[in-house]
Amino acid sequence: MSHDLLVIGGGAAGLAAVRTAVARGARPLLVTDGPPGGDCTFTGCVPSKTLIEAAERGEGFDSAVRRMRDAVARIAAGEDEAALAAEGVDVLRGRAVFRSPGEVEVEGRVVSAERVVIATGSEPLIPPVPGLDGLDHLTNETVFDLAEPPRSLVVLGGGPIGCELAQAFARFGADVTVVEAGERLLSHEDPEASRVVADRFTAEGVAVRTGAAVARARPVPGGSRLEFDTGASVVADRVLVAVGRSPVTAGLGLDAAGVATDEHGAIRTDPRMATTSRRGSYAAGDVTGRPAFTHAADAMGRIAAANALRRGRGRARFDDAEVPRVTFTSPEVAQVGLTEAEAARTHSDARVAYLPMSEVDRAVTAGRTDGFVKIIAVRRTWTGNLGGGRVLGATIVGERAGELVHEIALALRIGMFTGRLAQTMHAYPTHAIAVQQAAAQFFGGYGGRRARTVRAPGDPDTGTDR
Ligand SMILES: Cc1cc2nc3c(=O)[nH]c(=O)nc-3n(C[C@H](O)[C@H](O)[C@H](O)COP(=O)(O)OP(=O)(O)OC[C@H]3O[C@@H](n4cnc5c(N)ncnc54)[C@H](O)[C@@H]3O)c2cc1C
Ligand SMILES: NC(=O)c1ccc[n+]([C@@H]2O[C@H](COP(=O)([O-])OP(=O)(O)OC[C@H]3O[C@@H](n4cnc5c(N)ncnc54)[C@H](O)[C@@H]3O)[C@@H](O)[C@H]2O)c1
Repeated sequence: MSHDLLVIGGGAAGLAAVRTAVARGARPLLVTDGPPGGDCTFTGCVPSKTLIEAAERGEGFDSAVRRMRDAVARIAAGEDEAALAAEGVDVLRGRAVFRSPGEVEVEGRVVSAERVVIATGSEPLIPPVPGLDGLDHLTNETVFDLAEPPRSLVVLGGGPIGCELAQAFARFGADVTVVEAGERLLSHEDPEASRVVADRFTAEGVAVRTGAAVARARPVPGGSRLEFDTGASVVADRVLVAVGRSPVTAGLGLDAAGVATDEHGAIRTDPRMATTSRRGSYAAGDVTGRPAFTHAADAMGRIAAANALRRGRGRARFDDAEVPRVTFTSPEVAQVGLTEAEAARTHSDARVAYLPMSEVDRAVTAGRTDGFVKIIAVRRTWTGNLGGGRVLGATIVGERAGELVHEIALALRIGMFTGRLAQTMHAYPTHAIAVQQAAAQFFGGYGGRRARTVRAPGDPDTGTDR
């Protein structure tokens, strides 16, 4: 049977691409060498969020693992080959290798493809630390297979994967140390967000070593030792490597396909998700080096398929700036649009409203007051700060921050003024009312706080917000 669209990779991006094709009346073929669902379902979001939630509730590891396997199985069943066949998607299991721009070989069988979406995802990056290869280290591909929590665990990397799993394993009783090369945990986030998470880690007994360069790794009886360039070292039963991701492009035959990659091996794409090198070839998801999140992969997959199937030039575009992100530590760290530091660089007259969770009644009643809301807004060219200024972004740290941030995502998308947020009645006492209270600071103040001009880290505090 001939197909209108060939999609390589059955993760979030590939699934979104084939489903979009079907919705448009096209016949897609999905080629994937792993089970449909990819990283998110089997070795990423689903198992990690199930473990995190179980650990937060104080469940034991055995019961958490049972719950995790059940969650993975239930979600996988909605996207497996049988489910996809029922939706009108043909699936071919096997590894795809391009032979020429219009030809892909899958386990000896050649498939012709005028229009292709490459969605081969990413894999864990293993840093070039001498001796690390000789350790039986864990990554996201193996950590969810553990039958019991290690007694002690060193997590290499204090990004989202490292922070989420460090806290979960500590709550399951492991003695956890996070080793981060940079100056702070969650280095992409607002520095105060990093401080709040580091303080909570310390309070929960998770050791945090920042600015730590591992010079060497060695096996020791019963575990592993990481030696720092300072001469200090840390020993643990297991080491979890979580220092970032590499796009999966090696062995795919991209040269034969005429598709170009950047210096990190990611496929170069324009905002329409077209590869910048080969007409008819699109890419989506982690393999593009764009924001590595399931919702972003899903959006990219939909856009790539829609544009690939259009006659002429497709118009749908992906905007990296609109991608919200949530790190599911407790407290959660949520971000959309610009951080204060980014706004200080690009819009020096922008203002920021800051509200600590200790002034939000629901956080007080819940007894969890660490965190804050920051909303950033900028004046309009002609109307200035009338209406409170246009929303540029927000950082929210706290319980349920990952839910609250979507109100700001919507505000950003439609170019909303902060006045609309402040005027929208929010039910009391919710966590979400924090957004309304913070937005009110753009109008002469609220609860004694006023929005102030944004500052880059290190800028003097002008003290205008109190
Ligand atoms: C521990 C962890 C937790 C995470 N938590 C979150 C979270 O909470 N929220 C969030 O939004 N994101 C999270 N992410 C990120 C998210 O999982 C990824 O961004 C997302 O899964 C990327 O989807 P993808 O389709 O691009 O790639 P993948 O899911 O990696 O899918 C790629 C697919 O391509 C197939 N493939 C590769 N090469 C070939 C080939 N040559 N031929 C055929 N098939 C091939 C593979 O088998 C795979 O199935 C997490 C990631 C990790 C590791
Ligand atoms: N909740 C979520 O949405 C979620 C959760 C997990 C992962 N993800 C996605 O997966 C991506 C990858 O996550 P990640 O945490 O692996 O990567 P990351 O790149 O976000 O963070 C890796 C951290 O490791 C540090 N590092 C690098 N080399 C090091 C070394 N040799 N020693 C010590 N530290 C070192 C970096 O400074 C950085 O802080 C994320 O950026 C995100 O897009 C999302």
